[in-house]
Amino acid sequence: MSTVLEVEHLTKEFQRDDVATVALRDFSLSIEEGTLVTILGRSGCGKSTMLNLLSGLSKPTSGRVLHRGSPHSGPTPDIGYLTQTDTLMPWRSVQRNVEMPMEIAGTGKAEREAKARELIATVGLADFADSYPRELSGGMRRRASLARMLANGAETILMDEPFGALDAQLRSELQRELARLWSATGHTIVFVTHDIEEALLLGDRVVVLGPLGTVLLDQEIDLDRPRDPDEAKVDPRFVELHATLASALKKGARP
Ligand SMILES: Nc1ncnc2c1ncn2[C@@H]1O[C@H](COP(=O)(O)OP(=O)(O)OP(=O)(O)O)[C@@H](O)[C@H]1O
Repeated sequence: MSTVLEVEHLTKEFQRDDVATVALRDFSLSIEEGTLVTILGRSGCGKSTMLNLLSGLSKPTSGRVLHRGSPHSGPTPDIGYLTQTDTLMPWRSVQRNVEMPMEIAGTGKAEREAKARELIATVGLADFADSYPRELSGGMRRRASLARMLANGAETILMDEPFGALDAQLRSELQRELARLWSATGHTIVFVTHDIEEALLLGDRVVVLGPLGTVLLDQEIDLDRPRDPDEAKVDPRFVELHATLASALKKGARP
């Protein structure tokens, strides 16, 4: 298995009015091709900072990120990034928003219209393809953003708590859909969450982060797929892994 992203001794410091805030300190991680890695950590431990660095959007204070063996020189279309903030174009319908990455890539009209329709149906928005972002609920906008990110065709995908604001039912549907897409495409996914159950239902590896991005635990998840939330929760191995992750998170919270 080859390494897609190699993070070497990353430190990120933010400077504001002569005050320096360290968000990540000496953080290292390897992401192997085709894996679905969930990064689990409490609020403020540096997860978004880490994804910004992995995407190439932000530059480290020290250390480096290698993407397929070469140092990152900035954002690349090979890496899709679903950030926490909504970046849909308000003047474009859902259909035209999802077509946008394909337009930029020069994909023909008929092909991009069909592909966008398919992706919109995948995220359950088929009836809202002609709606504008302002006409959608927050959860629907998240789903449209997800479809647009998938339209990019990137083989490496970074996701920052993408389902956090959704109701439990929808969240569970999209988790299942994402796991299915991942199995079908062999993409590499780095998925950030603060929810232990979500980390376990999705990941084949969970990396638990503590303050300043300290790796508290790097755990392989040997649960069968597909993982149905109701069945998984009564599986003794799921319960055991849940306790292991919860204990690692708690350890990280101690001063
Ligand atoms: N632009 C910035 N300027 C100053 N400090 C920042 C900046 N971005 C992040 N930080 C600080 O860095 C630390 C890590 O923030 P980050 O957003 O990466 O955490 P997180 O784990 O993603 O949190 P959450 O789960 O709440 O999104 C926090 O202390 C935050 O206040």
